[in-house]
Amino acid sequence: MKKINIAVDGPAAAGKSTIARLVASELGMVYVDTGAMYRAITLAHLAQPVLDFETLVQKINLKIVNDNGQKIYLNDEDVSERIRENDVTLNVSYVASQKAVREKLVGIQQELTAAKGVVMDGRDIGTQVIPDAELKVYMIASVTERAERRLKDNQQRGIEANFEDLVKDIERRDHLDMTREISPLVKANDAIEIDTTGMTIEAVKDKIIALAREIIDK
Ligand SMILES: Nc1ncnc2c1ncn2[C@@H]1O[C@H](COP(=O)(O)OP(=O)(O)O)[C@@H](O)[C@H]1O
Ligand SMILES: Nc1ccn([C@@H]2O[C@H](COP(=O)(O)OP(=O)(O)O)[C@@H](O)[C@H]2O)c(=O)n1
Repeated sequence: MKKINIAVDGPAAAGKSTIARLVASELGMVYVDTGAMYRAITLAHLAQPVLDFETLVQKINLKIVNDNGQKIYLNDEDVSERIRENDVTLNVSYVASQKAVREKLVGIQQELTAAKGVVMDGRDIGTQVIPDAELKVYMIASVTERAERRLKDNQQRGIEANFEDLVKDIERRDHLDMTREISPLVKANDAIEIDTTGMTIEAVKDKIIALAREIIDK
């Protein structure tokens, strides 16, 4: 069986992590959520805002444990839940636009994908991190559907949220991510776009599994 990498990119709350985790589990691959890494560095920045980003990324210790899902540790503390809170979400696109931050994380992500067998989701995976990925998916959905999905997510996590603020945050973050200077969010030329608006999780997962199997079984 051929060993492949799958890159999943797209705007905020399109369902990338949910689908990438399920696809990895079904295909016996490793799942990596790169957004969590940018969120963890944002948390470190909020704790020490005076540090320049180059110093900050040298000082911190980031550990990712992948085991059907992902846990992320910042200086040995499990921050997997903490990084979903609003203060991190509000600042993450700014932190992710910093050169020192991107260089550090893209390096880690390329090490993780070097041996293949990884489903990785983010914003620049198909364009920068694994441009030679065997399968690239660009996942989108309407802003209102994405805000509704994130509202449910946040309610389940006990994070305060309302629909209007979520629409605004998603639009603001998408704009920042798509217009930043370094590695902006853009669909790779060879990515397959899937509009998940109105689709069930199962249907999106099955579609990607079918695309992956075509490549694996070739
Ligand atoms: N068709 C669908 N595809 C993906 N996620 C969906 C779908 N329908 C509902 N959801 C829900 O939407 C949310 C998407 O969040 P997430 O996977 O974190 O998105 P992203 O990683 O793109 O930010 C999850 O709570 C998921 O259960
Ligand atoms: N590969 C990546 C992944 C995330 N990011 C940044 O990290 C932020 C959070 O990513 P995420 O995947 O957790 O975002 P959600 O859509 O899940 O809220 C994004 O808005 C981007 O600013 C990035 O720049 N590059």
